[in-house]
Amino acid sequence: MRVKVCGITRLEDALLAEALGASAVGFVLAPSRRRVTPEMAREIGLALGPFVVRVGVFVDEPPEAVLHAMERARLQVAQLHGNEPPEWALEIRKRYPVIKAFRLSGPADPAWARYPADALLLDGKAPGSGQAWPRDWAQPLLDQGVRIILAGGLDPENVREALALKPYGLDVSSGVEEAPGKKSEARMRAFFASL
Ligand SMILES: O=C(O)c1ccccc1NCC(=O)[C@H](O)[C@H](O)COP(=O)(O)O
Repeated sequence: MRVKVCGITRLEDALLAEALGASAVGFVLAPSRRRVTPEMAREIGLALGPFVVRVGVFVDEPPEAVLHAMERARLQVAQLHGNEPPEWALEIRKRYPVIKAFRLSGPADPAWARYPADALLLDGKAPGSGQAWPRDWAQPLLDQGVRIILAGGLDPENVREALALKPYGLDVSSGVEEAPGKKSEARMRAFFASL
């Protein structure tokens, strides 16, 4: 299963994610307890091998700002985690693949499948808070064959329930942390062992 470990702020956590088989690591470049500068993301990303995708997480930043930060940080995929209009995603997609995140407060809207993105990430209402949601809320999008990344409250104890839905990928942050922005080696190992 493809897994993105998000909210990386420390080199050792990125290297552990890579060693455990993560497909991607995420850097939050938006107001957050896990916020990093483009320079920090760049330095950590440069230490990783070529098979780990570096994702930048943005909230309501206009395309020019996203593109500028992506270049400074040498990131490879942009994750849009706010209320970005489709036109912004189209602009960013001229240069980088886009993951569009939607925050669920009920079942997913089937119309989201038309958003111009390379994959859709379904999250809880408060990103990075460990808030889970009923996984069957993803069904209206899973039924359409769209690439769906499940996020929100995943942890070593509940990850198998998410896996059963056969998503394109999983995204985990606080469920493998000892404190915001600091991953727990034990919980990271337990998470990947549960896949
Ligand atoms: O993680 C944050 O602090 C954050 C802040 C603002 C926008 C997005 C953020 N995180 C994005 C992610 O992809 C998280 O991994 C996702 O929300 C899941 O988090 P969690 O429920 O803690 O696993």
